[in-house]
Amino acid sequence: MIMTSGLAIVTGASSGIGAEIARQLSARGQPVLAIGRRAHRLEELSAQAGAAGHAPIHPLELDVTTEGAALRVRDRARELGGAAWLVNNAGTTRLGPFLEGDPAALAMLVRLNCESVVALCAAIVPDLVARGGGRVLNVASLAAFQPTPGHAVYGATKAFVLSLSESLAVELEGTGVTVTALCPGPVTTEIFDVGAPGVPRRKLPFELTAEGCAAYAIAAAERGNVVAIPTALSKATAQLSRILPRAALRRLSARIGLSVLGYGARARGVRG
Ligand SMILES: NC(=O)C1=CN([C@@H]2O[C@H](COP(=O)(O)OP(=O)(O)OC[C@H]3O[C@@H](n4cnc5c(N)ncnc54)[C@H](OP(=O)(O)O)[C@@H]3O)[C@@H](O)[C@H]2O)C=CC1
Ligand SMILES: CC(=O)[C@H](N)C(=O)O
Repeated sequence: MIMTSGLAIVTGASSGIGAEIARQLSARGQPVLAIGRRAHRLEELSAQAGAAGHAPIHPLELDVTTEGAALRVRDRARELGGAAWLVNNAGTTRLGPFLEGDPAALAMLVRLNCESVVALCAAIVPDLVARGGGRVLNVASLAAFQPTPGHAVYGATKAFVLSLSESLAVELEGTGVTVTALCPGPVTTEIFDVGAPGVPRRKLPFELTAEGCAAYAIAAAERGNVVAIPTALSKATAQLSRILPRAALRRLSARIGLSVLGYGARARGVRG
């Protein structure tokens, strides 16, 4: 029997998609361990859940890139009765040509978007297997399907998350634990301000809301879908990586990738 109710660990729950996943899981009766560095945001989320009579949201102020972070999460989850869901959502981006990037910031991007996901899966998945089932929801991106000149490290980290998730999904078959890689296109959140401060960007008509993205993600994880791509437009975009020759794909991505995210031509900073 697959047990999918019970505590949900959600990283990056202080804003955007993670905050919405935490809210929606709590609203449907699942307690949440909500993780992020901005404690006040997590406290607000927790207070809102309490006021609404939803399942508790337990804040945990934590930088998931720090040494021992995954074990702290595991220990806190065990104190709260044990995890049934692990949502690896914390992540960010860095816009700009690779050679103009701060090497330390780019290394930190890998640490956050990739290494913390590995550490948390390694720490938590054994507990899910031991309890006979659970859900792992790793937030990748549509950026996982092609090279992303102009935000090269970001795309590479998301390709990593997609690959890791698909491999884990196969390795965990028969354990009751499913693994889902969520691959959204643009979603209206703070990520664009954080990852590209000062770079002008226009909001796009086809952007998903964090609410819509979270609802889609929860349903996909519940069904045990391994690769979950919201919206028909995003599914079609992901298909391009299968049909186009690699050379054409990377050229197309260099030419229009950042415009598709709402940035102007000047933001590309790469030759198309
Ligand atoms: N928005 C979009 O268009 C898309 C986003 N994604 C992915 O969705 C995920 C969520 O992003 P989104 O909601 O958009 O962006 P936000 O910037 O709104 O949220 C990012 C979250 O990650 C948390 N976070 C960042 N660094 C750390 C850290 N070191 N330790 C713990 N938590 C951290 C932030 O919390 P705090 O600062 O408090 O630590 C915040 O809660 C990311 O993995 C992103 O790559 C994928 C496709 C599209
Ligand atoms: C911020 C994102 O992940 C966006 N979906 C992208 O494709 O780069």
